[in-house]
Amino acid sequence: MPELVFFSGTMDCGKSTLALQIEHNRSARGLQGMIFTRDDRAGEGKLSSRLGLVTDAVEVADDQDLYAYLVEHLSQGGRADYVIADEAQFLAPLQIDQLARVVDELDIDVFAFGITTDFRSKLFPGSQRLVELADRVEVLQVEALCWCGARATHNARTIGGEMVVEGAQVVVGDVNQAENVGYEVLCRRHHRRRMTAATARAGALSPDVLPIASV
Ligand SMILES: Nc1ncnc2c1ncn2[C@@H]1O[C@H](COP(=O)(O)OP(=O)(O)O)[C@@H](O)[C@H]1O
Ligand SMILES: Cc1cn([C@H]2C[C@H](O)[C@@H](COP(=O)(O)O)O2)c(=O)[nH]c1=O
Repeated sequence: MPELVFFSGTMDCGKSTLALQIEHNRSARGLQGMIFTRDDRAGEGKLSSRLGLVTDAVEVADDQDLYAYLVEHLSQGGRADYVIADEAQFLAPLQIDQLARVVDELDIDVFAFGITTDFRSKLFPGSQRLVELADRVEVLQVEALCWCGARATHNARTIGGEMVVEGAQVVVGDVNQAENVGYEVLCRRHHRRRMTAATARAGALSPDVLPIASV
């Protein structure tokens, strides 16, 4: 039975790597996939992983109908044995409905990959719709870690290492970007306390918290 599967997690937990592995294993067996993405850091029409692998993909536009695109592709003699949608948090809810329709009416598996919540720990509309519609939501096995060693469950946006809680929902970027706008994955406790690795380090070094030697 074909399925709509949502592989979700924080940033930097291996979602795109898994998407590329699924693509590799299936194409190695002669299957042909349709790969969608949107706003990948590597540029337009790319699905890339931090491990260095990259593949071409269809860049999804704002009001593109993904079901109609697949139907058109198939009716022109193209093949699509499965669909991969990376950066699925950036898709519109309607486009997630179209992916569900691909599963139900075209009998094609759809594997969607994306972060669930934004830097304010609010659901992306596309991810919300995926949680509502997916046959399965899978959490990735490899844990991304907070600086404290706990499992990272939240995404923080940082400027110069300082966490910010206001701004546009979508700002394409990467982890380990200390100087400019960047991202850092944190456990809930440290996300709530707005404590990034840099602020924790600064706190530890602050004279206020150093033991005072008695004279
Ligand atoms: N130099 C490295 N050596 C080994 N693994 C790495 C290296 N750089 C990144 N990774 C792995 O790649 C993961 C990020 O993969 P990626 O697919 O880009 O994540 P996502 O799509 O979830 O943001 C990291 O969690 C880590 O496990
Ligand atoms: C938290 C958060 C992230 N983004 C952007 C930053 C990246 O371009 C992608 C996530 O990509 P990854 O492959 O999962 O690392 O999303 C954003 O626009 N807004 C946010 O709040």
